[in-house]
Amino acid sequence: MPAMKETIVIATRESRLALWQAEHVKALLEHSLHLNVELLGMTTRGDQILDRTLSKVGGKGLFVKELETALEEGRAHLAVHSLKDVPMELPEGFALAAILEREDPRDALVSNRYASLTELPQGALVGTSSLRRMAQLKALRPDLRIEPLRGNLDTRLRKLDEGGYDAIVLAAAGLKRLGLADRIRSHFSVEEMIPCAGQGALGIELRADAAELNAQLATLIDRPTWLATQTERAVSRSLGGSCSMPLAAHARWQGEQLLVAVALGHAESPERPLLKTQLQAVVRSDAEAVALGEQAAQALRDLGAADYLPAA
Ligand SMILES: NCc1[nH]cc(CCC(=O)O)c1CC(=O)O
Repeated sequence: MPAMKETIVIATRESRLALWQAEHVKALLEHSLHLNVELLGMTTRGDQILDRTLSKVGGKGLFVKELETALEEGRAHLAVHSLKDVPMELPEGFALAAILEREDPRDALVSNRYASLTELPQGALVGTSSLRRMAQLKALRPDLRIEPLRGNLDTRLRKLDEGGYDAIVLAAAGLKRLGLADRIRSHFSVEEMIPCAGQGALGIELRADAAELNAQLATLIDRPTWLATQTERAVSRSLGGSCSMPLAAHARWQGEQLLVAVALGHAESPERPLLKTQLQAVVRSDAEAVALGEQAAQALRDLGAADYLPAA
């Protein structure tokens, strides 16, 4: 008789997107690694606080902390996250075991009236709570009025449909995962609206001491996505790494070179010009990926980033 296989428990938030992502990883672990997998749904502080801009209430870490507590207490073995919601420095004792192949990293315009950014009339009202999207929208179209928009994807779409906004901006990946791609009226190119670090990628977190599971999950790593997101996350980490910053960092492959595009807006003074630049280098290792990210952060500092960053 074969020994009873241990069941691997995945802790997940209970939004439709989080559940889709957890189910996706569950299926992958069942099919590729032949594991038994169950989901443990949890409500996080980030899900409860819907009335304030996230950056004002402690940042994206709010979405992952409760899941990490479940890992710590042994109630779950893995947590699945949108990589962009994972803080740049994981707390002591946790690790990212795998990063999966990236979905579409772009931002998307959703509107019931207008097909693209250029079609939006003068002074149109656009909904987003992301400081990164606000800063880049303001740079593209200084006339737009930008209003906060929070909540999970369905809530944001409902607020648009109720007539609260002329258009909203969301990550294409989330819409596609939920079968809502038909709501996308146009995609921003990654040059005009640089995505945030990790956008479109899924990360699987575990306890750093779970060596066997870590080794199994390592086989699922998508190497091109892993290296690109190492670069992106190094930019963010190097500049202080919090989501209270309007920081964009996106790396994409051009042959064996990674091209990293970065932008930084001023959180308090949106009229200050967006700092924006790009760099590229051959990247073959984690160390080279991180070095490229740090160079991109330095390039932003050379453009005056210190003035834009919150005082230490
Ligand atoms: N901040 C919330 C969040 N976290 C991940 C996604 C979308 C999926 C992804 O980028 O992987 C979204 C929604 C959005 O930004 O529109």
